[in-house]
Amino acid sequence: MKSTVGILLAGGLSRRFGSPKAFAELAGIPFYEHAYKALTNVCDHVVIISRPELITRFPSKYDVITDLDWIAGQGPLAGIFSGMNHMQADNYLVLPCDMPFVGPAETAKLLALTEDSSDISAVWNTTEKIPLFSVWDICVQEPLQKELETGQLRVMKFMEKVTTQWINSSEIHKDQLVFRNVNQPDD
Ligand SMILES: Nc1nc2c(ncn2[C@@H]2O[C@H](COP(=O)(O)OP(=O)(O)OP(=O)(O)O)[C@@H](O)[C@H]2O)c(=O)[nH]1
Repeated sequence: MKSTVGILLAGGLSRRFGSPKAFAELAGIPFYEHAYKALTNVCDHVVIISRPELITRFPSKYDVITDLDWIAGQGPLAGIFSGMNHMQADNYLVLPCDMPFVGPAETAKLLALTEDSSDISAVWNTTEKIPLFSVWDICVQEPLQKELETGQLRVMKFMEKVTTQWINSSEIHKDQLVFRNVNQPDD
């Protein structure tokens, strides 16, 4: 049985949203808690990767870290690599804090659909690719480090360089609204 660590991305600046998205609420529950719940059922451990000024806002029961110094604040790839570096696992289930409608059933489905032969398995729907709701095999840690060392920070560009499996979102949930990404307060 493979070990899976959940990487909860919560280190963005939330410029478009106007306040840290991790602590925005849906049905009275902070976004990060929705994401944590979606990950914790299917992962052996979950790590939250956030910003230095935010980490004290998370309850102490959570494992909260910041990006590694040399890539701090450099985007989601930096957060994913920092999470991989924090804890060894066979693969990593990545979920951003701004997809609060994704629940445990969806993360379980994504893991079940992940092919062993792929380096990254991510979700797409008819209008867009959703690279951050994805499973990353430990084998990408080294190429990802090299990528970050060159200053290449774009997630999609990295995904094109490795073997990426694209899973149709309708195989995970029929309602596309589940995959909504909250960027603005009125999203
Ligand atoms: N750990 C970490 N996470 C990040 C970083 N940048 C973005 N994220 C996370 O990646 C996900 C997608 O981020 P975006 O929506 O593209 O960026 P954002 O900073 O949250 O929002 P904007 O400032 O409006 O672009 C969110 O869960 C962010 O919290 C970073 O530098 N480090």
